[in-house]
Order: sequence, then C-alpha cells, then structure tokens
Amino acid sequence: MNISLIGFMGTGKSSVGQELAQNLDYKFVDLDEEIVKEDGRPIPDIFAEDGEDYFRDVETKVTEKIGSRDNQVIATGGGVILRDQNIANLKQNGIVILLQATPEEIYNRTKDDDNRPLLEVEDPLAKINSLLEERKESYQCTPYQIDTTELSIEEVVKKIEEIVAGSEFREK
Ligand SMILES: Nc1ncnc2c1ncn2[C@@H]1O[C@H](COP(=O)(O)OP(=O)(O)O)[C@@H](O)[C@H]1O
Ligand SMILES: O=C(O)C1=C[C@@H](OP(=O)(O)O)[C@@H](O)[C@H](O)C1
Ligand SMILES: [Mg+2]
Repeated sequence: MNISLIGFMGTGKSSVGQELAQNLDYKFVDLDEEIVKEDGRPIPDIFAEDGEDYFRDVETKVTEKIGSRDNQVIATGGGVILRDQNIANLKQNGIVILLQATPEEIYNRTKDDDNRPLLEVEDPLAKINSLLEERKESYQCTPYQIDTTELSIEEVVKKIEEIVAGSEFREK
C-alpha cells in the first residue's frame, strides 16, 4: 500500500513523509520534486512562466503516474486536492492522511522559504487564511486527520504509524 500525505503548505508533508518512509522502509516520493523532474524547471519558474493551471496539469500527470505504484510514502503539494481525479489516484493504492496546522503556525513555518509562489505576496498570512477557506471542503476527503500545530515531526510520524496500524489498509 501507499501512504499519501495531503494538507496545506507548511503542515509538514515533505519532512514528515521523509522520516515516515525511513521508519517503514518505504520509498519516499515528493510530488513537487517529481513535478520539477518532469518539467525541468523549479516550481517558482513554472508558476511565473506558465501559470498555475499549467502547474496543475503537470501535477495531475505526475500524481497519476506515482499513484499507480506501490509501497511508497507520497508527500503531495498542498493544492493536489483541487482536482478530485488526483485524490482518486492517490486512494487507489492506499490511505490518504491529512496534516493540519493553524494559519499562524503555517505562516511561521513557511515565511523564510521563497519556494512557494502562492505565498509570495504582500500579506502571506491573509493569503494563507483565504486559501485555507477556499480549500476547506476539499481537505475533508479523508477521515484520517492530524493537527500538527503542537507536535514535533517525530510525534506526527508516530501518529501516522498508529493510524496505519489500525486502518483497514494494513493487510494490503
Ligand atoms: N511538526 C512540525 N513542527 C515544527 N516544524 C515543522 C513541523 N513540520 C514541518 N516543520 C517545518 O516546517 C517547514 C515546512 O515543512 P514541509 O515539510 O516542507 O511542509 P509541506 O511539505 O507540507 O509544505 C520545514 O522547515 C519543516 O522543518
Ligand atoms: O498549496 C499549493 O497550491 C502548493 C503547494 C506546494 O507544495 P507544499 O504543500 O509542499 O508546500 C507546491 O505544490 C506549490 O507551490 C503549490
Ligand atoms: Mg512539501
């Protein structure tokens, strides 16, 4: 089975995913890295030169390819839930887990990183709040949810391992 991590930017999908994969001896795949490999440009350049719709098309293509494989921890990008087709592709071979954090914590975790074009605006915290509101419903596509605000990366990893051990997916 696969374990796919979804959630807003800065909720820890990439860092938690890496550590989880190491613990479980699974392959780690970061969809953002796969997009960069597929397209050949860094994410900010893709957004600046071809726009968000084009980025979403590459994201969908890569999600379909990776979702069809097995025994991976998949860290998605925060916008993967914008297309139902992506969620279906991630669910076909495993479990999808949502990571959450408060807007303030997300802001603190992302403010020193210029690799997220959607947050390169005058008021990133306001943008975080409005995007969270826009995406609220789509993030409800899984019952497995973890609020990471007060947790360390290791504690989040442990919680995911507990969810996976108790889930219907464990035999797969
Ligand atoms: N639970 C956590 N507690 C503190 N810092 C965290 C936690 N999870 C992630 N971080 C930090 O927040 C930043 C963004 O994490 P990242 O894994 O890139 O998030 P995402 O992939 O969801 O955008 C990184 O600097 C990471 O070390
Ligand atoms: O939320 C989003 O729309 C995005 C999240 C980013 O990934 P992270 O969630 O890993 O930051 C990356 O895919 C891109 O900048 C768009
Ligand atoms: Mg990431």
